[in-house]
Amino acid sequence: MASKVPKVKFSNGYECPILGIGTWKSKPGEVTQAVKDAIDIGYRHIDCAFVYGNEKEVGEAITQKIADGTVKREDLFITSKLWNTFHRPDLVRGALQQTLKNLNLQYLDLYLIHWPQAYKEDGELFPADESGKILFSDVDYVDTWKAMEPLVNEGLVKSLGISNFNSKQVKRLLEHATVKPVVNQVECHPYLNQVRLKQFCESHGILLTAYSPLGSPDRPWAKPGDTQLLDDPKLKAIADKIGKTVAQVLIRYQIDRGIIVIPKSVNKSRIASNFDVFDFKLSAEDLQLINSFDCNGRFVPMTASLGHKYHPFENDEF
Ligand SMILES: NC(=O)C1=CN([C@@H]2O[C@H](COP(=O)(O)OP(=O)(O)OC[C@H]3O[C@@H](n4cnc5c(N)ncnc54)[C@H](OP(=O)(O)O)[C@@H]3O)[C@@H](O)[C@H]2O)C=CC1
Ligand SMILES: CC(=O)C(C)=O
Repeated sequence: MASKVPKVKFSNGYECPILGIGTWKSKPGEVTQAVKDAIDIGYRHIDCAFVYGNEKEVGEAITQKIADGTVKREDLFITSKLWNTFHRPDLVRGALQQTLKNLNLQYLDLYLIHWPQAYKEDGELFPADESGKILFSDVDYVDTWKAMEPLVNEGLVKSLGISNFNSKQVKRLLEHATVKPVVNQVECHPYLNQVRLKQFCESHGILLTAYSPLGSPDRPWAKPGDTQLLDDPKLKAIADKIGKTVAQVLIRYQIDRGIIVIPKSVNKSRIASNFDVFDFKLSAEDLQLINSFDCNGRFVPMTASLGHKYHPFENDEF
């Protein structure tokens, strides 16, 4: 079934729907229905990750919507991510194979290194010492990438990408990569608009995907009283002026900048309203105004990895 979502083209020629659905924090008991609803509504791009612990249930939705004839596999764009405990080159293939098995797929459209920093490879997804401090591994993400490259030729993944890489890490990876990354998936919204990283990545043929585009209000470490992007009165004023919701403005903000965007929801009416963004565009003035809200405001700072030599947000400007 055709979908009205526009696609962007990667540097390797593959195309990707500019709007997808996120699945972090979508509970196993609710994500199957959410993904089926999303596909019925018209979503064709699903963002997954091994560490989200729900790939099997996402896979059930995909399998059911292919079986009932709503979509074919080739209509869908499925992303997943290599978790930090599988960076060691000899672990990469097995990690992908587990993800493919979970999702009940023969191939992924896009496989990302989830974070540049590796964790100790001992089976726990968040290996920690007695005091709760995460145990790091010093595997170099370039070596991880080199182990991912053959997966493309073998037809197990169509494209490779990265996530949470800063500009210096992108540059260093490009110096060694034979298969070029097509995407850098990073946190992106008006409080962290990533203007410089976007310009840098695009100059190297890499598109951005915006994660936490609504400010991730259900992030596990949110505290009462924390700033809520969705409640920002300046965004509300823009949304009211054009007769849209703040969430729709936040999603359109990315689409109008050519950034792929993956809002998460498990609620059918919100999944539908987040998709209802193709009958308007933000004006140049509104885009400029929203750009001015940037305050280096990060909702996903990955503090558990602070001190890791490859932590992307500690030492480099962008
Ligand atoms: N690569 C990486 O390291 C990361 C990747 N991601 C990816 O990006 C996706 C999106 O980011 P995420 O952090 O989940 O946060 P989002 O910014 O997408 O926000 C999700 C939250 O917003 C709520 N919501 C969704 N739609 C609306 C709406 N229209 N009005 C009001 N509230 C709404 C959801 O609730 P409800 O479900 O009840 O509707 C949920 O609480 C993730 O799910 C994941 O796939 C995210 C973080 C890191
Ligand atoms: C949500 C996610 O992908 C994280 C925190 O790595």
